[in-house]
Amino acid sequence: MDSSQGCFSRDAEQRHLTCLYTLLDAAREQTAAALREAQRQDGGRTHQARVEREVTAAELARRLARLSAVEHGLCFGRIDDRDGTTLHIGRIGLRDHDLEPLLVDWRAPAARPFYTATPGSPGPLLRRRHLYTRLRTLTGLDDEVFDPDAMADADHSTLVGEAALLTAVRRGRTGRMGDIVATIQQEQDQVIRAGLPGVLVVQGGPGTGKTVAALHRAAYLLYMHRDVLERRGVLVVGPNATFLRYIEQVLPALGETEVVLASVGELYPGVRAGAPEQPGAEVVKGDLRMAALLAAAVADRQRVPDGDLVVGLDGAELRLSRESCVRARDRARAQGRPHNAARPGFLRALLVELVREQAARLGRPLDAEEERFGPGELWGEPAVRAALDALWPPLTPQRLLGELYADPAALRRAAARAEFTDGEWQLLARPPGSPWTTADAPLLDEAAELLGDDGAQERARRRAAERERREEERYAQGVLQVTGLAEQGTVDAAALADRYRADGPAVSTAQRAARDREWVYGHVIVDEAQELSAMAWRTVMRRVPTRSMTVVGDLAQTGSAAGARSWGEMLDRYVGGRWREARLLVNYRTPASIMAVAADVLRAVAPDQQPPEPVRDGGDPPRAVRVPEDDPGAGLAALVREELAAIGEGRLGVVVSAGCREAVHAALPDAARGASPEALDSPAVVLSTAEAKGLEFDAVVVVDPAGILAGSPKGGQDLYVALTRATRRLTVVHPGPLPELLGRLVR
Ligand SMILES: Nc1ncnc2c1ncn2[C@@H]1O[C@H](COP(=O)(O)OP(=O)(O)OP(=O)(O)O)[C@@H](O)[C@H]1O
Repeated sequence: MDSSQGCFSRDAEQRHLTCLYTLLDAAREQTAAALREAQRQDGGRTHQARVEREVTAAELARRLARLSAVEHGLCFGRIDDRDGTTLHIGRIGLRDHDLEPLLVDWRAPAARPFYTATPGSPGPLLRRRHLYTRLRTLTGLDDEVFDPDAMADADHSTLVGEAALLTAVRRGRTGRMGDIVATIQQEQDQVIRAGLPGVLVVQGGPGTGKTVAALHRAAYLLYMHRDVLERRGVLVVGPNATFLRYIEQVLPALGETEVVLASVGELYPGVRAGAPEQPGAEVVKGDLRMAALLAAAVADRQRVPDGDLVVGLDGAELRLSRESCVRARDRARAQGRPHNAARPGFLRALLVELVREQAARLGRPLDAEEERFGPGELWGEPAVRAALDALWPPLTPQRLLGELYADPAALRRAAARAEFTDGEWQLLARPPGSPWTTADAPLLDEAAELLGDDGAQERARRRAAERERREEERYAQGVLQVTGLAEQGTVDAAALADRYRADGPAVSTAQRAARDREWVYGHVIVDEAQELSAMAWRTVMRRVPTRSMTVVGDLAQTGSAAGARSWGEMLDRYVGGRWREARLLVNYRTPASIMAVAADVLRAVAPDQQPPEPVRDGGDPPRAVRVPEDDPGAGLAALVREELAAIGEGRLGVVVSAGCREAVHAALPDAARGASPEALDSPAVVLSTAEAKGLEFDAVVVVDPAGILAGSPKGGQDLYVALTRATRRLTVVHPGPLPELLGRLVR
């Protein structure tokens, strides 16, 4: 309904909008000027002063980024109370020169009725208005007038701002998720504004807005609890890099820049794990028994010689009894410290013994000098070092795990202590130097806990950073000389070096957090959480000892055999049943006709799970197209062209079984491939069911449903995921007969 009634006519709304943009421009100009000033100062010569200047500049840059991100749709709504109060709702809050609020941030408590009023339960509202804008111009209004007298026979729809919602959900897709601040629904609002402490599980079917609500929750929590969360940051864990790319623009659009997005494969800093996994290995690697296996593998690296320890030195022989070695090892283990942290104690004990032994062999007592300096001197001998390192080597997680996978005998010993069967541990074996898979990342993290640090790694990192910094300053000094700027003295080499650094010093919370394995986040959001293995949960839980978490997922979509069958199975171990669950029941993505097909599949494979209720009627009837069994790519290029023409500017996804992937790539040489995040920019992309998880497309072509069903123990769930990616059109291409559970499709 387009209205021009009320104290704010269309013209008046446009004037208000213009006024808000003027305030926004002024705020941007002020911030930009302050930033220029901060960058102009060289920050002084001390490191401390330079860091302070960087921090100020980074904060101003973030503020400027926030102000830039709200340009589109700055103000999108207005609420009128029965007491005559009027508030405009927008992406940020703005006040005029008398500090009167002219725009209320969507996250502020005052904005809440905009998201909760329904015709049957309007609360204090007389009217809710949605404002549509293009650039800075008002293009339309949509009013819902709540009549308290008519409440008894009011429409009991639970949708909030139905017309605006339907306009939003029918929009063509761009390959990137957008924000929904203008049309958040009541059940989503409850999730977004739930309190910070504790674990909130958000369970909902495909397209119910779990991801988008979780991201709005991150923005809301940062707004309401900025003091805690700005320092500690928020971590969002997603299923893969493509998905993270798909959602990365939502938070900047919400004005938030202090969030770390990471897939499980990126949770161990410094490693980007994502290589293909050996079939079956994912389940073994995700099993909690892996913690015991790794502990056993570490203990196995703390050795004693079979007989006496003998080291040749300067033509002579140093000798230490096996008993002394056993005593030193047991004492070092008894400290209960991680392997690398306990190593110096072990080494020192052996070195002292070796010095004593040496003196005894010479038939004289140790003097004080020898007692004090002897161990250090011996440690300087390469032969001694090599002998002791072999007993208790310094280990990195990468070395421990890589060497373990490549050593079947060591694997067998460790696996036996953790009660794995031969069939299980043999799935872990692989050649040295193999790339890391996603399921390895939690194991590297576990290994890092067991190994700890003897301080040497941190010292080495600091030395490397200092070397790099000196190198940059030398280079900058050269540049200053060549350009003649050195004489003008407007900028010094240290300041110039800072500007050269590709990613700048790690001054933001997000940057520091992402680089630090032991960083403790203020809140963690796990999306597609049903896919996480028990070992991945251990890693995630380490990042958030306060257990302030939002866990978002759908048990009906679990594709990983190592994933969750119930939330309690994964969470009770950490919070002892103290997690609360919110359910999202409405599907905003998939039209009813497509959802009916997907619901048939769900009924067949997981009858205990409920499909969500689609908010959109109709849609083009989904169809099935048969192709020859021996040529699954036949006619696919023409079909994809036809579908692309039907959706215009939108995006198309081809979701394919593993068996047909090659044939589909050959048939569609121009389509992007799902494994790369850039693929989302392409009009058409070919994906596996795992890669398609969490994404959506205007048109979806599912190739080889029978192959998807048979492709894994969770094939039914995978097919359900594939069918529910479409926002407008669905075509199922089947080589051979159509599986019975898809009988509803038009052939
Ligand atoms: N209140 C809303 N207003 C407008 N669009 C919405 C709303 N809620 C959800 N959507 C849209 O519906 C689509 C599905 O949302 P989202 O991807 O968050 O669902 P999901 O529950 O995570 O789905 P899946 O389980 O399939 O990954 C997105 O395009 C999202 O923008």
